[in-house]
Amino acid sequence: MAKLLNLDEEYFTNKFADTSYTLVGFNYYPPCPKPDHVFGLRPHTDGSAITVNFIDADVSGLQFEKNSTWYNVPIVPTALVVNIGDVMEILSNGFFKSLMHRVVTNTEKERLSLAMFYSLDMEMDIEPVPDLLDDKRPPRYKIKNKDYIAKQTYIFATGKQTIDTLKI
Ligand SMILES: O=C(O)CCC(=O)C(=O)O
Ligand SMILES: [Fe+2]
Repeated sequence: MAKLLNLDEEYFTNKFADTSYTLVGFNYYPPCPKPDHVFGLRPHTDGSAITVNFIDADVSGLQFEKNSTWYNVPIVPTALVVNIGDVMEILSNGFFKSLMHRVVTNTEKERLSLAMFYSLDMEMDIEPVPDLLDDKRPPRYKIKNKDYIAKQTYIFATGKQTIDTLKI
């Protein structure tokens, strides 16, 4: 990803090196009699730089959005699903887009997933990489990581997208 932005190959691995913040979430989705009315997880983007998902081997449910259409993420045994989150969108000043995704429920079967959210040190500012900015490409977002995480929890509950509230 750093190479795609013409940055040093190690740029992100160095930035996330010693003090990065990683959150692990286990998701359990019980069977639901009304999948047309109830999401397992409503549409959202992740508050991470990248998320690594280990999805259920038997029950699908994860979907992502592209051009206003929802697509199923296929189950590929033992494969990890990696998606971009808001922090990478901010660092790249919008070059990479965080992925809108959701989980739908199943009438018959329960489903499990494990998500690892990789992000920056809590005390760091989340702001675009300076080398990516110039007069034509001004910074589009800025916030301290711990303020972002606090904000995200609150905003998720309101149904809005956190990244939309950070735009300069
Ligand atoms: O259950 C899944 O497959 C995805 C979970 C997810 O999107 C999340 O925990 O943010
Ligand atoms: Fe997610």
